[in-house]
Amino acid sequence: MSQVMISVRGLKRSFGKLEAVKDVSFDIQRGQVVGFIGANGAGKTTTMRMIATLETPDAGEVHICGEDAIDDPNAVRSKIGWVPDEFGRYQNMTIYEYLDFFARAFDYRDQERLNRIQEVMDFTGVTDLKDRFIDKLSKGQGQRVCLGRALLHDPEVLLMDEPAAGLDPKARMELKSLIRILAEEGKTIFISSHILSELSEICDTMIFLEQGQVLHHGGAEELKRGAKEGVCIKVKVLNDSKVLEEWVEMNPGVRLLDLNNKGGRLIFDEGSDELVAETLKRMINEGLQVIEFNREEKTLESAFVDLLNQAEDKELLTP
Ligand SMILES: Nc1ncnc2c1ncn2[C@@H]1O[C@H](COP(=O)(O)OP(=O)(O)OP(=O)(O)O)[C@@H](O)[C@H]1O
Repeated sequence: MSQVMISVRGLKRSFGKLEAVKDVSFDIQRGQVVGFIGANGAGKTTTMRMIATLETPDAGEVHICGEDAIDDPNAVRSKIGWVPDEFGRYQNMTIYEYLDFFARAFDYRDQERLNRIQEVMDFTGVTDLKDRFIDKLSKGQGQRVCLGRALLHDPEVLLMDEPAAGLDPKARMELKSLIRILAEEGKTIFISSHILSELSEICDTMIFLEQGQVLHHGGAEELKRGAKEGVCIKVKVLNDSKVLEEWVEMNPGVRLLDLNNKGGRLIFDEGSDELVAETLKRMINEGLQVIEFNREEKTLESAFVDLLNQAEDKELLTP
């Protein structure tokens, strides 16, 4: 049975005149891995800090596993693991001492504490590093220790703010595989990033935030389908490419991008296969000497840019 683990309703937060989070609402079901995507300054960290009980909203509600984050933050804190983008790297403290400190704070005692620390060190792959000082760790090692700390009390919900930022490709792969294992265990994972491709393959669903507002909440494929520019066909012609430009001007519903002396990209506003086939056939029948057609998959990034443009056209985004 589905269960809402994170429920956010009408969340708002301003800093002076700046409305960092304008009116954000969404529900996240148990076991979902959710990508929280947005440009720098879109309001991701502010939203996540409100979910993590670190920031008080000006308006709105947050519930985690049914617990009210504003009325009962302690109940929420026991359900969440918070992985900030940068964690406090105390001096002269080893990884083991760091995890031991937090395990004691979570009231693990005696053998149970030793066992729990060992479990998270093994899981995050830092057992061999346990005597290293945490202020001397690399970005990736530090990130693993931070994840280990967040997992000590076995939270149901994991909130990770830009966990992949600054990691090399290998560390990123390792992080993704840890996230996958946690998701298979049934944890609900909410991860922010400003890099779309970083999250698309591990997330079940994505929430796009722009200027403190949710622009899209759904899967990657849904986003691509919903994008306005349905199909892009790269065309090379033998004629002078000016002929291609003139032909496009006479054909509504098709636009030309990236024109060069060999051709360009045809963008179909409505991208049904029938329309594409009919248009390409007409193009040849009307005298264009086509030497190559190449259908290009819409990338998630360009789908997102379309979404932004559509929102701006509809004036959904307020300045
Ligand atoms: N404590 C604060 N005081 C004043 N302004 C703040 C504060 N925290 C955030 N802001 C502003 O609120 C806006 C949203 O910031 P936030 O950190 O939530 O964005 P973000 O999407 O996480 O960005 P990034 O990807 O760069 O971390 C930004 O314009 C930021 O400068």
